[in-house]
Amino acid sequence: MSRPYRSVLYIPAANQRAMEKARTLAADAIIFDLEDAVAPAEKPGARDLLKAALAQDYGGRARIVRINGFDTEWGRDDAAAFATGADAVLVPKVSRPEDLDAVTAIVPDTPLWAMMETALGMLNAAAIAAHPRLQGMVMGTNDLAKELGSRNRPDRLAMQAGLGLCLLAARAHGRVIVDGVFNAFKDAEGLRAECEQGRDMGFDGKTLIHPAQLDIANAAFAPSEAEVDLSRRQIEAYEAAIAEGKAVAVVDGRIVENLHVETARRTLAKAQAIAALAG
Ligand SMILES: CC(C)(COP(=O)(O)OP(=O)(O)OC[C@H]1O[C@@H](n2cnc3c(N)ncnc32)[C@H](O)[C@@H]1OP(=O)(O)O)[C@@H](O)C(=O)NCCC(=O)NCCSC(=O)C[C@H](O)C(=O)O
Ligand SMILES: [Mg+2]
Repeated sequence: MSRPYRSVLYIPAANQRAMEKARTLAADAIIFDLEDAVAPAEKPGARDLLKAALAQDYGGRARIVRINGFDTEWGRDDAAAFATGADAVLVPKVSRPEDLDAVTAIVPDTPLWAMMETALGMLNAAAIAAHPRLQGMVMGTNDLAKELGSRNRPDRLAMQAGLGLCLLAARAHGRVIVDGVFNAFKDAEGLRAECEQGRDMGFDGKTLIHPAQLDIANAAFAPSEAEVDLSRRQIEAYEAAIAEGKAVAVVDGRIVENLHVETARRTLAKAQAIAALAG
């Protein structure tokens, strides 16, 4: 991963004040939303506001534009308006790779991201992840729950199959993947628990809906000091073992082999990327 995506904040593109505010918020990435967070009457105006916002400096934050679907009256115009000027275009409700082909025809150069939020999208996750223009995937757990008719539980039982399929697909094809939103934006403990669940599953970060959620996601998806320290010690111990002609080291009572060293190096690289973003 060349840049961190611990916290990916949605901002309605009709909300000029929030877009301005985001230039100083501690988000690794921003999704400027033209889709569900913008009322139909506001869609054309939101496009203009977003154009002006993207001319501003967002520092190191990745700027992702979520367009409307091509089955709506706004989708194609959104794609044409943001074919350049953003770091990525996020396509809603991607159910098959052909949904991305349609956008590619209008957005030939900017990387694409896919909202993974339909039942068919879950079943086609591998083919979607393999699309050559795809850079990242975003779980849309609200729409998925709506399609499944499932109930929300703290352990996200109903989401597990879809989350797992999309993670497998993203990792198999080297794509970024971020978890869905936690709707109860005043419930810090609930958010922390869900961030930790997503992190432990392997997600790169979490999509968020309110600035109050940023610190929790940033902390949950960053390597802790203990993890950084352990990674350094694992690398040192493994290099010492190799120098002695051994292939296995032991650190804190656990074996360290070449694969663990790869993970340790990735942890250090992630910590460095986060530090670079902050500095
Ligand atoms: C949820 C909200 C409607 C709450 O808004 P509000 O009541 O105005 O919040 P606050 O008064 O607490 O706001 C405090 C200040 O923070 C700014 N703010 C609020 N939200 C954001 C934001 N997202 N980004 C940047 N800044 C934000 C306010 O402007 C206040 O600033 P100030 O005036 O200076 O004090 C609101 O948070 C909101 O609209 N959130 C985003 C909702 C959204 O984007 N929804 C769509 C994405 S989720 C989705 O679609 C999921 C997916 O597709 C799926 O299927 O799961
Ligand atoms: Mg959705």
